[in-house]
Amino acid sequence: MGRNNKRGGKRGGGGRGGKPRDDTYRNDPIVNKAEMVNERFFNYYKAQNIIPENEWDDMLDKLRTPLPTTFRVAGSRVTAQSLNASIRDVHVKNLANVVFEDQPVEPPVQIPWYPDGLAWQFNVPKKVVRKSPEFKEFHSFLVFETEGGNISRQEAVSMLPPLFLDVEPHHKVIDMCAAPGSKTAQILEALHAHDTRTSTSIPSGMLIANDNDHKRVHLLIHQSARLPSPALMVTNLDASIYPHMKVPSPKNPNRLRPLLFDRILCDVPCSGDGTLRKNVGIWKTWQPMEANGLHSLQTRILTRAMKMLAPNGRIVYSTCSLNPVENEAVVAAALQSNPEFELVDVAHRFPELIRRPGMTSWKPIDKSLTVYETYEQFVEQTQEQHAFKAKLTRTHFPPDDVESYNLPRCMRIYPHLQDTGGFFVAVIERRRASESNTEPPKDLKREAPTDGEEPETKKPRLEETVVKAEEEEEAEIELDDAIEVEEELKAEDAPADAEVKVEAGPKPPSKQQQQPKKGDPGGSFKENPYTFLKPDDPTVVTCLERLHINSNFPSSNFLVRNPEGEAARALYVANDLVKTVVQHNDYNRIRLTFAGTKVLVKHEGARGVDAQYRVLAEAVPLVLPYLDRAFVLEGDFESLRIFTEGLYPLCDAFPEPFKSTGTALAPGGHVIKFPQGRVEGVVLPDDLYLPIWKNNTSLTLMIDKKAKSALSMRVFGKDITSHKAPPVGKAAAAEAAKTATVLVAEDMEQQEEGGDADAVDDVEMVEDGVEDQDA
Ligand SMILES: C[S@@+](CC[C@H](N)C(=O)[O-])C[C@H]1O[C@@H](n2cnc3c(N)ncnc32)[C@H](O)[C@@H]1O
Repeated sequence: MGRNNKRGGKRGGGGRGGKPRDDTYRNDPIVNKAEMVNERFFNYYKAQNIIPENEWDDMLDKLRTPLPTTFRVAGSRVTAQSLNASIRDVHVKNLANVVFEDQPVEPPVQIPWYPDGLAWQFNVPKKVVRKSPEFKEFHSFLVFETEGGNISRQEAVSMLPPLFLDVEPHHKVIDMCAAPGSKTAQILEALHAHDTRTSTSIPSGMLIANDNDHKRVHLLIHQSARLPSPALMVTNLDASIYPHMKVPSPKNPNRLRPLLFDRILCDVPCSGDGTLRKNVGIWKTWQPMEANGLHSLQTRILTRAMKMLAPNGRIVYSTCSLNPVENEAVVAAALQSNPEFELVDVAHRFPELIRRPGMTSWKPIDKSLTVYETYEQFVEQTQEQHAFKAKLTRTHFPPDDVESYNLPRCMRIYPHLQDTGGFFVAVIERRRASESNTEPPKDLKREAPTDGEEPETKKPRLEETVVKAEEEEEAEIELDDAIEVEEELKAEDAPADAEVKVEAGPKPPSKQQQQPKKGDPGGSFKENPYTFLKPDDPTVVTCLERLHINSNFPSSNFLVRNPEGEAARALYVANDLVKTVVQHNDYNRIRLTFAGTKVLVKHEGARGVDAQYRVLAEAVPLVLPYLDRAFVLEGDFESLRIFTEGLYPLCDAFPEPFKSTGTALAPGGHVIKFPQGRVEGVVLPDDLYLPIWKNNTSLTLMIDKKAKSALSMRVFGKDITSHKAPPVGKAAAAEAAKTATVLVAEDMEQQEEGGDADAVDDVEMVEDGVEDQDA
């Protein structure tokens, strides 16, 4: 269970947040189709009337059938539409006439409700795609493009919460239960939803991805490296008591105020019975106490999110559970204690998405499988049986004033509606001033304490501000914040004036603080400090100059992660907001696991201090708008082929004019452009920018071998990469081998950053892990 195993979902049998589970139906060691029965499950959901009686068999049929394979093209990439076109023109065509087990197979189709046709469904189970020769090429495509960050293999319903979140590049977003990170990736894409060829590649907003499971946080960090973002921070905290991050007040930068979020995703740990189609173990283990036990944690996470929401902000609450105790009951409980919030009617959004309204009546059951109509009945009947062991509280039941919460505005997705998993989504916002006819909540009614920015008498009282216009909402929130800050600091026993003093920067954790405390989210917390380099730091100056990165690049946002705080192996970049947050919060309270993104890396063995760093392949789109284009090399199809085939081809191996360009090139890191085009069956749908390294006599494409294979598949239609060195002279071979070693070392380093070597060693396993854990 969530609270016990720190993962938030049950393990082995089902639940989200646990280890990947076996999802195979063929030769399944745990469950075969005939065993997909569970009387407790049937009786419980029949008693809830979750669907009309005449749909029950359809739903069960679907629940007993493997999920189709689904994936989406990463939306913010310049390549998204061209990759989508290549799926349509190449893969759909290739799969049009495939016969599998004597049956013709329908090729992949676009998921109708997903924007711009960027999500796909292939009605063949993932395991079959992986193992059957008929689908080998398509499977390789999926694996390589996933590794390259161009597609995300994600279950269809799991794509929904970020869509309803409506993230824009300037938003401050927090994903409260984020690991392993498929929705985090979608949110990041939305933050970066601009064309990096023509505008800045750095969004002004930010995303904090949080999870209380240390290991899963590291898996998330690894996954998010596929979409490197200077707007990303990762924390490892309990979402139900998430501390307020502090930022300088816009009115007075010498004072701190809590960071409020425009968008909050609560994709909470849940019992996960909506994932029965892939987590077949749930058939054996399902029992109602799973959901009953998670209800309180889920409610606390949602309630905490409400405290952190900015005016006009939006929360999306989601689970992959069918159980109203984890869904409508949680939403109703949170709305009841926070009446300034309401459910938003999103019925008009994504009209092709078939959904059912949220429920307004349900009947919880306890361990004895007794169905209770009301809380009072439960208390009465269980008084003599140690009721508290049964763990049902009043909020497990529909509230008396259930009609006032608009619960039908919640969305229920059932497997048989459009061949998906089961899912629940609710969109919550603050009531608009004009609609607000409720009493302000108790805590807002209190006199607001002085925050030092203006005299108490001048401050609007909160009751009054509820009905005022938008600019006044800002004031309301500041008062609200002041209350929160005060409460937090009191709780921390801080001196009364501590809240308003801007700290010089984050304090590194003391040894004692690094020790895990009782109740900590797990794992030890031994992160290196985050140190921003000065823009005139000699390494920064040399790098920018040598790599021809112009002065618009935020050179004061370079960040290093080592105890000495010096430029070493890697330079990270954060955007202004992330920098501000990092600098004004302190590691004693906040387990900050990652911030910004790695952009420049030191090329070990490089000659001369002025040629030591190069742009990391993944960071090229980020740096591109700031590169002096006069220094971007231009390649052609033939040179791309030579780069792709060989490990470190000699300059002489390239045809002219690239041969001369390469030979004349100064040793060190460079960026090369391969212009879009089509030659003799070779297709480059978009301009391609890649980093290369020049040794004395050879050139190397600085991308890892999986990315190189993906590139090869995409451009040349097959994997033409070779890992063998060409026959060259001794000295050149030794020199070039150094570069190859660097690439291998970097592959390994990236894996270490992921913190989960097993997961990274096997691409398939990582993906499968993500899919399995995700709804
Ligand atoms: C359903 S999964 C999240 C899936 C994720 N949003 C995605 O799309 O990849 C729920 C997550 O909640 C985390 N979790 C459980 N209890 C938590 C808590 N108290 N605070 C923060 N995260 C928690 C689990 O570790 C798990 O990773």
